[in-house]
Amino acid sequence: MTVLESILEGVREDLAAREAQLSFDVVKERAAKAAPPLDVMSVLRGPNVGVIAEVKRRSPSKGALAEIPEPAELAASYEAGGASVISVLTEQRRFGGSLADFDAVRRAVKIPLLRKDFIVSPYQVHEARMHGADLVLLIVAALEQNALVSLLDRVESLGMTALVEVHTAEEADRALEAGSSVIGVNARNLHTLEVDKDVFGRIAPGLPFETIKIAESGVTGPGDLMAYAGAGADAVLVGESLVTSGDPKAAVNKLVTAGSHPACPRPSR
Ligand SMILES: O=C(O)c1ccccc1NCC(=O)[C@H](O)[C@H](O)COP(=O)(O)O
Repeated sequence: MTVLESILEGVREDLAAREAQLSFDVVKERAAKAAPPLDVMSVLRGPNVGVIAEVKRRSPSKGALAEIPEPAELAASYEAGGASVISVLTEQRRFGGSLADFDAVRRAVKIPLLRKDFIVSPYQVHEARMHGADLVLLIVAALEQNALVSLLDRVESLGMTALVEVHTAEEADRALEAGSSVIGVNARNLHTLEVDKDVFGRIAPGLPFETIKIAESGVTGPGDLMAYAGAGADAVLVGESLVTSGDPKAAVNKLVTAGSHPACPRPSR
């Protein structure tokens, strides 16, 4: 079993437990009553290379990263440092996240929030909306094409934006065929868990110029942001280096400053 398959097995078990507690009909009703989603596209189409800052406690590749007793405080630091979007990992077993973390962050910040999880069912999409998500991650490698298309439609029908994650050129083709307008290229190989920052530069130039391109994983500082920007990134998604920095506001701000520096290559849309 691959790492992804084992993560998905746990996700499906946890999902079944939540479905048994709260019916899909109730989740849909509550999602419909949530405050409307924020306009993520205009944030991501900004003039600078944006920073999506992640609340990440642990990971399959690195184990424990940071305790994060107060995710709301961490998120407020990210916002104060100039992050464009905050990503909250809600997967519990391998990443130590939760929807309670998501709620705490939602209450603490005004900028858009990404529900970062392994989405396999429409229930999770409505659940994300019910908790105030603006953006939802869909991982191509985790979904058959029909499921990808229907989950993407579901995300958009609720007014949210889908960040569609790919690892290969073939997956990028599937993301485009499904109609994705925001594509994240993840440098972390889901089989080996190794990070190859050159993957973004191999895939992003082949995407349509109007597609929003997010470089995910492996950003350790401004140099990595600049390199990803040079290969066409509109934004970078950063977890580990921020949660282990000791000063998340300053760490985000260094990246944001680099992303708005005159020497930083700009998105060409
Ligand atoms: O981080 C992992 O080990 C991991 C393993 C398997 C699937 C996904 C994984 N990470 C999710 C992410 O995409 C990252 O949290 C995100 O891109 C931030 O990466 P980093 O800045 O390198 O923490």
